[in-house]
Amino acid sequence: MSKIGLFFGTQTGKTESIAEMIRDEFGDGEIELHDMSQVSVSDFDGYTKLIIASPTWDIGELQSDWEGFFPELDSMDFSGKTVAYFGTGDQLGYADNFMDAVGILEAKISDRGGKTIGYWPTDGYDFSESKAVKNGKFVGLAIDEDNQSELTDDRIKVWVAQIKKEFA
Ligand SMILES: Cc1cc2nc3c(=O)[nH]c(=O)nc-3n(C[C@H](O)[C@H](O)[C@H](O)COP(=O)(O)O)c2cc1C
Repeated sequence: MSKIGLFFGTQTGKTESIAEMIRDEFGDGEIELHDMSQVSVSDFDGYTKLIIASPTWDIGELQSDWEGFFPELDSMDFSGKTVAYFGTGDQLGYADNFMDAVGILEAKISDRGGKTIGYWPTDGYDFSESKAVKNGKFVGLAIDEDNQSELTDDRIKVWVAQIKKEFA
């Protein structure tokens, strides 16, 4: 099977830990991790399957490495690529902006031709608004290490099984 490029940004390490858990759950060395603090456009070449990940910072904003990279996305072509998303956020502390960064990235990348997979139900979360919700679902996996870390393992297991099927 072709490799999957997982591109994550992180400020305090939580999204990086989740990225490692997802890679390990996926198994078989299929997922290659890329930290956005060290990524250039050409690192995306050669992947037809991507996982894109960002925490939300500063009330509804992208993580800073993604923020810096964001203008590059306008010159990139994601057609023919299948893309899953996940993010980490704090649904109680930032209930009006939970997971916004994932919504911002998904909107841009699907606009540039990427096919989104890995939609995730909003059941079991408690928030008011999120740019990551489209047609009643999150556009990717929502992880909340600040309030619901006890649910993280199960969420990862279920989501990874789902995207394995959807990538295939
Ligand atoms: C100043 C500050 C602003 C934040 N803003 C948001 C936000 O708007 N939406 C959200 O869902 N989470 C927000 N968070 C929570 C972080 O996204 C969350 O802790 C995340 O897991 C951090 O991931 P990282 O360790 O990979 O950087 C914020 C946290 C802080 C401290």
